[in-house]
Amino acid sequence: MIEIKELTKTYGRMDAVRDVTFTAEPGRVTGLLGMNGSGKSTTLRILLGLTRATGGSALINGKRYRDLDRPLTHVGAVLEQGLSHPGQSGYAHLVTQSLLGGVGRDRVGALLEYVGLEDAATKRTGDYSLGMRQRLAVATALLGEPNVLVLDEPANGLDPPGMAWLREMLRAHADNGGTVLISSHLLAELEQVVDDVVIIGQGRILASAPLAELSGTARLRVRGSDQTRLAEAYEKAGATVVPANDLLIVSGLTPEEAGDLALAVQVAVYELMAETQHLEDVFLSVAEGR
Ligand SMILES: Nc1ncnc2c1ncn2[C@@H]1O[C@H](COP(=O)(O)OP(=O)(O)OP(=O)(O)O)[C@@H](O)[C@H]1O
Repeated sequence: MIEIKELTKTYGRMDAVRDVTFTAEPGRVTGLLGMNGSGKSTTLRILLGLTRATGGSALINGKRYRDLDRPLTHVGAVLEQGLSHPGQSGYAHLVTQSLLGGVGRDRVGALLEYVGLEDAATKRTGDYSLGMRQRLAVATALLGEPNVLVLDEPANGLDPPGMAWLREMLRAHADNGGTVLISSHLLAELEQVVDDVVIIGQGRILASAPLAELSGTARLRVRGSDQTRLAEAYEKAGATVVPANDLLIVSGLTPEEAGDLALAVQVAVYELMAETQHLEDVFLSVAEGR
């Protein structure tokens, strides 16, 4: 569980983040979205004890990072810059990190396999591609079997199979009861994995809600055998109906309600489409609306 409360960080007279409050719950993947310079990295760096807050709190499993006993067993982090020594092999890097973190090195082999680096285990990390470095960073984050994962732009440099692998890994972690907080500007990618969305702009929270709630079913497009009868039935049920060519644009009904009402007035439905908003649209409308 991650709890960020009234977090503020000022640099001189500039607010990098101001009164940021949100939680990332166990069993869910929470996406932190924001444009460049909106305060995502600052929030994550404070959470991970790398930057000191000016005010407020950022807690992992109820504690500040620096108060955690063996932090690697609570939280694993993937930050923007990889932190491996270029002359070290992936295997040596993971062994070093497990020793530094006070966690057993017995998982190193299995983790290299899990992230798909078993064939590159003895290769210098300096010769790794960006995607391989990201995979190594994920393996490092998982060393202490933490229940909380924090990832800052982890999809950078990953190819499509790498992205799919990352999504599956994050989903599995959350489905096993873990907490995942991931920042990204790759909205289409994020949309496929997040349950909850936190949108940050100029250091302030602009929106925070489950993805399903934010993207909601905005409108339905319906075509039936008798549009007039259908429109009357929908309006009687409290919906707003606007005819557009051979379609009815309907707001205020679920697809199930629209189908059931059509059945009740004996109108055959030829087309019924729910228009959901993509995360990108949600993000733009929230970011521009303030
Ligand atoms: N050490 C620092 N000194 C001064 N200003 C800083 C420092 N770190 C961050 N900032 C400023 O704080 C604001 C938020 O930066 P932050 O890196 O958190 O944004 P971000 O959302 O992570 O951006 P990006 O997507 O580009 O990584 C920016 O205006 C940035 O210039």
